[in-house]
Amino acid sequence: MIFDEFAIKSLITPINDFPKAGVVFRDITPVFQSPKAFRMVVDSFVQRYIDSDFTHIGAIEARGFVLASAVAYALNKPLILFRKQGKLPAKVLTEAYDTEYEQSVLEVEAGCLNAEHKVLLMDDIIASGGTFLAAARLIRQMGANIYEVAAIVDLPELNGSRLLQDARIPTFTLTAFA
Ligand SMILES: O=P(O)(O)OC[C@H]1O[C@H](OP(=O)(O)OP(=O)(O)O)[C@H](O)[C@@H]1O
Ligand SMILES: Nc1ncnc2[nH]cnc12
Repeated sequence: MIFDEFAIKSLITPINDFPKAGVVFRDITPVFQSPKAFRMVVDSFVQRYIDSDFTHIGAIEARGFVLASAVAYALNKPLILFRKQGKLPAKVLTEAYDTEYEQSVLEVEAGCLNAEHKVLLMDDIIASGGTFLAAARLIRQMGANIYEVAAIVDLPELNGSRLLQDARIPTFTLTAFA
């Protein structure tokens, strides 16, 4: 399978001033709506990680769930959900964070990971990096390790991938909008 970056980028439409003025929203939804594109994206991650030794896949609500669950299924890995506040019934760990356009709070089940675990963390997009960094803090609170963070799209102008690099978190994306 060859990853057709141009085809995937053409599907990701820019929407100005959503969800608030000044934001150019890169809507990933058409990729999920196209079986061919979604398969190409999922297969690219599966190819990259087929022989990797991480123990878990972490999925970030909501768009990250779609991607990470398909990859976890294909690679037969346990899937850990990082959810917005108030959704998980278990005892949770909590981290507040800022994204490009809002403030939010991420939670994960307390004790679901430990120092023997290595997590591939997945989401659809890296913008300011606030979301991935919050999930990384939750993983580290449990003493677990981060194998890599992975997304379909990087928006390098928003500096998130740079902040992740500065935090020594390996980062991989299939494409970028400069
Ligand atoms: O790098 P950042 O600036 O943190 O932004 C990236 C995050 O923003 C979006 O989530 P959002 O919570 O807006 O929406 P979703 O629940 O639809 O995924 C996106 O899915 C990432 O999780
Ligand atoms: N510009 C953007 N497009 C899509 N998702 C985002 N999440 C944060 N910033 C975003």
